[in-house]
Amino acid sequence: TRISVAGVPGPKPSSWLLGNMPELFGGQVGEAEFKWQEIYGRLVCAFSVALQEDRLLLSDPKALQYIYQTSGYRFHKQPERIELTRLISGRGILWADGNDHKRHRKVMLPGFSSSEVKALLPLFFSYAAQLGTKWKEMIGNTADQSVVLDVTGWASRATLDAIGEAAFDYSFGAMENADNPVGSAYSNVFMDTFASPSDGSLFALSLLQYLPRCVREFLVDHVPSARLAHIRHTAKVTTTVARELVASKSAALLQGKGNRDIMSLLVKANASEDEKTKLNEDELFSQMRTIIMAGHETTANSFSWAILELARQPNIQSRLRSEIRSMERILQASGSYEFTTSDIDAMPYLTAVVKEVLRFHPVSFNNFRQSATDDVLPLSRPLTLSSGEVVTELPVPKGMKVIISIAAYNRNKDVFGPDAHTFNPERWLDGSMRKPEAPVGAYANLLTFAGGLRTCIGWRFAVLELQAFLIELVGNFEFSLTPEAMRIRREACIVMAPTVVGQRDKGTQLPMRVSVASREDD
Ligand code: HEM
Repeated sequence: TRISVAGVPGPKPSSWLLGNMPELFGGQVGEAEFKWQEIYGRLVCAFSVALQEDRLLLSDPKALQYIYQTSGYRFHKQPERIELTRLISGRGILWADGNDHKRHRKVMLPGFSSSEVKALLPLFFSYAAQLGTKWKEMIGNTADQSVVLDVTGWASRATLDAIGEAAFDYSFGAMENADNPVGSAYSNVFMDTFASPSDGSLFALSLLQYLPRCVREFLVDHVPSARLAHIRHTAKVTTTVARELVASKSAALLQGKGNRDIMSLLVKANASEDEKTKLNEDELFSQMRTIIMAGHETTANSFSWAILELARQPNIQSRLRSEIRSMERILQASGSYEFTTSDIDAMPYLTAVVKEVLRFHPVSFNNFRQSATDDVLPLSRPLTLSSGEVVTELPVPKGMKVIISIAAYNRNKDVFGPDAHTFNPERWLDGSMRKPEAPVGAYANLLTFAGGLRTCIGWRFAVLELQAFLIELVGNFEFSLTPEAMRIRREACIVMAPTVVGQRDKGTQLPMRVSVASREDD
């Protein structure tokens, strides 16, 4: 039987077999969502998928607050999508639902508290500085004292090493060796697996929901598939590294008392006798894989989008650099050379740029959920159904699948203003923004880190790492566009990554011209 929300406005299916899926999943991030929401209603619309089944596309703050927070776990993750999550990071926190999810979260939360994350600031600066040293060497070897380099590739190596040391006190060696096993296993894995899905793979993914879980798992793990080969290899490599790390460190960590670093928390949970906080061995390795993946691809891509926007608007880049340098001078005058989190909090323009990057380019751009029971979604704005009836609540049947568009939520003109589709850090400083009626997000009223019970556990980590990388690298380098960087696509491959139009075979890349920023004006 088809599950339907007949009457909710939305685009006509473009194909009987695939509905609107090719348009939604084949374009750049946000392309279809922004268009549909402009035409059919900015916050809620319906579209169709395989075999004409309805889906809701949501960015309504009240509905999302209900789904993420008020409903508890009544809007769980979709079964076919959960298989992809299992493939990426195993049966860890991103995969688990209900009480299992509570248990995973309880184990990990202490490692991501404000004080734990603040203590990582020197580590973030040290990896950003290592990146800067490499870039200076490359620039020094050129005749015109500038170099074109792939910002995403370099950022990914630096953030991989940073998460290795921060979470596991372990060096993946990515900065020194581009061919290190974990970095190589991750390189372009999301592009190879998820970018530009063929009609066949979209259809196959939709059919997975009709199969029993054991059959779904078997197919995802074993069906011959060129698309899945890379991600299966990545799973093997990262599980092996996780296993080796646990074998070499757990005895010492178990003896350490009171440690709140992530590796100690996980190892202790594995040894725990308490069912409410125990992780079995498979969950332990999955959790480590989740942290490695979520902890580096996301921030590396966010940093890349920041650099692209700063190169597109050199006035914003110069203003940010001026703020960084004047804070450096204040620190030097007081005899200090290291930024603290209070110094960073006292940098309004940096904060505005970071918020705007996270708003405009949310690297995790949509979430997939499904109602476990018949339910009613509250709405922020009245919705006119095709019958002409106007509703302020939307009944949804059991099993209704929704796509939460994080990208569209962050472009809500009611909240961010009429220029929500423009990159403009000024909006965070001039007091022009309104609060959403029902705040959902953990940071700056953005949905970038999702919300409610499943808010990104690493959001403080991500924001601070991004700030440190921008201070160190924008403070010291000037970034300008190359001809390729003028043709960047927001590639939709689970994590939104930059690719160059016409060079998709090269995978994710952000080729930028980089030179040492002059200090003459200081
Ligand atoms: C800009 C960077 C980041 C963005 C945009 C981001 C975004 C998100 C989003 C949207 C979710 C919800 C996913 C879902 O429910 O399906 C999530 C969950 C998660 N993130 Fe992040 N993330 C970022 C950085 C990080 C970092 C640095 C870490 C760890 C060091 C991390 C660890 C996690 C974990 C463990 C979860 C699962 C939380 C749960 O299900 O309870 N993330 N993230």
